[in-house]
Amino acid sequence: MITFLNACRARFIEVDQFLTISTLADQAVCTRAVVTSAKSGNLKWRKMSNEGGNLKKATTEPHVVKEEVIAAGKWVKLEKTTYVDPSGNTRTWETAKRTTRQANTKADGVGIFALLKRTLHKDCVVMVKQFRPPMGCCTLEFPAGLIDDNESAATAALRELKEETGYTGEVVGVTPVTCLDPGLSNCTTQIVMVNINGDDPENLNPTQQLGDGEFVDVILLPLNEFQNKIDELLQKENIIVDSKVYIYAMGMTQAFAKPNELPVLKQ
Ligand SMILES: Nc1nc(=O)[nH]c2c1ncn2[C@H]1C[C@H](O)[C@@H](COP(=O)(O)OP(=O)(O)O)O1
Repeated sequence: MITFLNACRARFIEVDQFLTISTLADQAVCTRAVVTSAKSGNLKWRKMSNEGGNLKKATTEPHVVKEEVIAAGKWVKLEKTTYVDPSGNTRTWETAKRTTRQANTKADGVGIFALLKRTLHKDCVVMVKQFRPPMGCCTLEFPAGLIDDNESAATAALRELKEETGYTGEVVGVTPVTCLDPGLSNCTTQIVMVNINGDDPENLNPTQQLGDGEFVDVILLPLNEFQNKIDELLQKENIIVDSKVYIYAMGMTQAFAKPNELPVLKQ
């Protein structure tokens, strides 16, 4: 097995759905094994480490030891995170964090999947386009924003939707806390699903309530052509689409077209 693994230069490979093996540089090192009980469908984890080529149970759960602030601004800070890896080695990581995280809220922010339903119109996903300074260009995103102190994800979503798009909606679902860019930052979001009754008088002339420095364009994209319409926009304009948005669009296409095949994308 180890000889076979030595031939594999991949850092992470899966063997027979039983073993997950990583190789480091030239030396194959079994870092952990995943044992699946096909009958029960239960997933059991066994931490393994190799010492002298033999698999042994690792003694350490990976964990953070220390977090030191290297630099801090009003909104963002940079920390040096000291942690112990699964094989027991102490390492460091450069971590970006928001300074605004509330102790009593589950996620930093919300993203809003808002579906506008109107008589005699196609159902449309409500999207926003805005200049994002870190990107140096405009992005196409779901409406989004930070969760205020003592605010639920659902309340934050309805507030942000109203502010950024002018629409009033009804929450139909909230996702678990999800991470956004875990190799860089601890930022988390919950996606909130919102239905908007576009025939309701309060939604006939939606008026944004933007704060100072906020400039947001609202873009309505028909749900049944979501990916195509995004692709058209990307071709026309110098914008970057949020990965959550694009993967959702690809999922929609795949679900409707060929559920068992990955979508082939034009470059
Ligand atoms: N990283 C940030 N740098 C800033 O200079 N200002 C920032 C950052 N993140 C948020 N903000 C400011 C901008 C707004 O005035 C408030 C609230 O932002 P919110 O609308 O909730 O979230 P976004 O839509 O993601 O900006 O915070």
